[in-house]
Amino acid sequence: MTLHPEDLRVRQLGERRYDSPLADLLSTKQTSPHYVAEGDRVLLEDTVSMLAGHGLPSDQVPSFEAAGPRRKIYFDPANVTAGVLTCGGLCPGLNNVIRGLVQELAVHYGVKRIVGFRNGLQGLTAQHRDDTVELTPDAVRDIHTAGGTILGSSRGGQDADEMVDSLVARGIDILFVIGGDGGMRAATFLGAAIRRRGLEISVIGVPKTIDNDLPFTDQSFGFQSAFARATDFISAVAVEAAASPNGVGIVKLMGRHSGFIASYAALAANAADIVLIPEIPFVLGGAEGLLAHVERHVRAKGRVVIVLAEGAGQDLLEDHGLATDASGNLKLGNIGELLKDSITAHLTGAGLAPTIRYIDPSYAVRSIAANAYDSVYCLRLAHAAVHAAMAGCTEAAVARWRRRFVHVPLSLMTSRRNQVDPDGDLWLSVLETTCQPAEFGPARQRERVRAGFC
Ligand SMILES: Nc1ncnc2c1ncn2[C@@H]1O[C@H](COP(=O)(O)OP(=O)(O)O)[C@@H](O)[C@H]1O
Ligand SMILES: O=P(O)(O)OC[C@H]1O[C@](O)(COP(=O)(O)O)[C@@H](O)[C@@H]1O
Ligand SMILES: [Mg+2]
Repeated sequence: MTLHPEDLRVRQLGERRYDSPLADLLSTKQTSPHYVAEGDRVLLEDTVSMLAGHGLPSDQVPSFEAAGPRRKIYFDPANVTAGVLTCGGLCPGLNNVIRGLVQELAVHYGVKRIVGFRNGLQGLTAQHRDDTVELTPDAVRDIHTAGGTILGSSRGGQDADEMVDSLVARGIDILFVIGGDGGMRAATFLGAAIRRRGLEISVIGVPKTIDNDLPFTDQSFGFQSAFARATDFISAVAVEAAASPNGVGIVKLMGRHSGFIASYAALAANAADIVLIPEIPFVLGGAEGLLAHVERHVRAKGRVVIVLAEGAGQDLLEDHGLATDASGNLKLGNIGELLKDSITAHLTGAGLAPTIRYIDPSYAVRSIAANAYDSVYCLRLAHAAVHAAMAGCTEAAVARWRRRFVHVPLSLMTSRRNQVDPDGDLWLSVLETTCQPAEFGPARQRERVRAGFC
């Protein structure tokens, strides 16, 4: 995937004519290992060979606009009305982001009117646009200690023009969309509809998802909290499997198309013998298949622990890929149940009747409050989002990229899916830790499309 400078350029609503209330804080700021000055840029790539591969002068290689406060801003804070919504699946840290946005807008920029739209994009329909939550620093003071979102969320599509009508009707100048890939796509269409109508409304995305499937962000907020919680279930199942004859522990974790939660939780628990993720197809039967490996493992060690991303092995299920949810996301078949049944039948047939311990924590990994790391991350993303919006950036998301905070055009945020790279160092760590074979079944020619920036 080749990216050109225009792909990385963030749209600006207009000239920045107002002094920022934060200007004093910025007077001595310059780029350092710990700060990227206004106007400086953050490199897309970070190895010598990748940079050299462009054959371009260093100031022309692909780079992101740095996030952070600007000395001059586009919006007059006294006249700004901001809107906030959360959409898609729950994710630890949603309330932290809401709180961070409100505090930064109100306390530092002096914005007086902040409107919370309820239940995701549904809140922007004509029917629901007046049923809003008034967001003040007092109203959000304690919300970050709880999981979920005080604004509610939803799946399912709405008409972009109807949503723009709602923004106009409510006098919204800035809309913060806290969402996953679907939410970023919706924000992209919303931004485009606003542009077509010549309106000066900034749309800023704050990327969230426990699946970590969004590109151009080191990790999405909530992911760390979710995989930390998932780790507990792996540890539990490992204890159970170890204490049972021919113990088979299986944990099925969320991860529709990306196996990051399964991979990271397996590494954190350091107790898994096999990790199965959507990115790496596997076969059940045959000498190189999963079942034969499970049998060998149980014979050698007396037990086996399998961590499974819910989206793994979907091709093994009948009718896979046929149904979608209201947002157009694939509805998954239950690979956990298939594995449980196949392993039971196979081991019983091999004279190793197993004791199966199967846990599907499902929503339990995402409905929790953010951990300390994610809490900091959410707050800093919220600050970056407010600075971007007040400066007049639009159709952009804020993200952390190679440890720096940057602005990513929404179109880029939705241009691809972040997945575990079978040739990357994360998966190598999983293989080193589990000692499982690189593939179950005949080696296949993997698409190299996934190798890239994430
Ligand atoms: N291509 C799209 N165009 C417009 N809206 C979309 C699109 N994809 C998703 N959405 C909307 O974005 C919202 C969030 O999407 P969803 O996939 O449910 O969650 P997430 O944002 O967590 O990925 C939903 O209301 C959905 O209808
Ligand atoms: O919330 P639902 O509709 O049950 O969907 C569950 C899905 O949501 C997720 O938790 C997160 O998905 P999103 O990032 O798209 O919201 C997935 O891991 C899981 O497959
Ligand atoms: Mg999604």
